[in-house]
Amino acid sequence: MKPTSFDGMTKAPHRTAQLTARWRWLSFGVRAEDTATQVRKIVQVNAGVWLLIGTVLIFNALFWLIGNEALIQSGLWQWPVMLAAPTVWWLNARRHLHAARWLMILLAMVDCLLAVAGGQGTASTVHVYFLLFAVMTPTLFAVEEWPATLILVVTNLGMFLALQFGHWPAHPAFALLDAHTQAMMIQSMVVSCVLILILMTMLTEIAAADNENRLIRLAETDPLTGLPNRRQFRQALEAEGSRMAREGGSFVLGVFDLDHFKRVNDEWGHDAGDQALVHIGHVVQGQLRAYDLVARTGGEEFVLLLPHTDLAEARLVVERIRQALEKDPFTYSGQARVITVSIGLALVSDAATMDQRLRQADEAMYQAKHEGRNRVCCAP
Ligand SMILES: Nc1nc2c(ncn2[C@@H]2O[C@H](COP(=O)(O)OP(=O)(O)OP(=O)(O)O)[C@@H](O)[C@H]2O)c(=O)[nH]1
Repeated sequence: MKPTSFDGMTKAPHRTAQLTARWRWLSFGVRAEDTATQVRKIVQVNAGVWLLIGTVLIFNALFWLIGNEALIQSGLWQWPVMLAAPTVWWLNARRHLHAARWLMILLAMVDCLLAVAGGQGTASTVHVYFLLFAVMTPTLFAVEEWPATLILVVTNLGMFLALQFGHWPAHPAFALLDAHTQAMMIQSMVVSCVLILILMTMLTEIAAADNENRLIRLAETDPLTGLPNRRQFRQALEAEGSRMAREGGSFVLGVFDLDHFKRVNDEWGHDAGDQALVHIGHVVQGQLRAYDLVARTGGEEFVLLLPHTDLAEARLVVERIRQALEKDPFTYSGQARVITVSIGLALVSDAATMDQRLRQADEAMYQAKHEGRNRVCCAP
């Protein structure tokens, strides 16, 4: 079996930067301090504007192709709303999020009414869009904004029912359309509503998955170094243990601790100490194979998980780490200082003894400290 790769799980990219990269055209107004739900709703409202503009443009093109006066007129009546729609982006960008949501829905409703009044009447069933708006409203507003949701859902349902049962006559030119084109118009209204609903649902799902991944990353990452934390290390250890129980072989656990780290803090300050920890994490990670794991489990204590490895191979890996640290001094405010580490290793060949071997790797690390630091010791 291919070893698990931990690559890519060790960085904690800034959330807004991540979002902006993915939703460049949908993230107007998103800020780093927003909650996951807020971000999703802002993105949805921004996407709603794109859909409104896109739908009006596509239908206008279709109406001109068909060349019917009633349809062309109803399409033209929608232009002012389409041109006003970017105001929603502007409101979001100015952080008037509540107003932006309201405007988005109201513009969509006015747009639909204009399509009805501008020539289609209820003959094309364009008023089915009011059902779509009723369904979408609860996803745009936060739970605590339920009065707005209630008002808009009831209004949109009411509009649909009123038009469905009240009937609004179409422009006389609509009757000139042959039966086939009239049927196509009705179908295209329903299909476009369903497509928009699918797109909005997918967007919601993608945003929810992004949020979930971000929360998992936060829960499993050390905020200072961006390395996996104790929780992720435990999960990887359990996974490696059960793999070994199934397939045999062995793996190696390592524990390492910075030498005389207190001096860095005392002489250069705590901030320098923090930067030193980041530096060490970076250098160590640069020496590991894709499927090895380094985690920060305590203040200045790190652990290594080296899958599919025996002690001889592990010694080579950690010796490489030790030498890399010697060659790459930590620099702070123009001063350089070599920071070394003491490393303890323990071979695990029986999954049942994993925790005991981890303790023994820790003891081996203390032995390395007692023997003079900047060295590797192996548990018997
Ligand atoms: N800057 C910073 N310092 C930390 C952090 N966690 C632990 N420390 C410091 O790490 C130092 C550990 O000191 P000691 O336990 O005496 O160990 P040491 O000086 O590294 O000496 P040996 O381990 O015996 O080589 C203390 O000064 C802690 O304040 C952290 O997150 N940031």
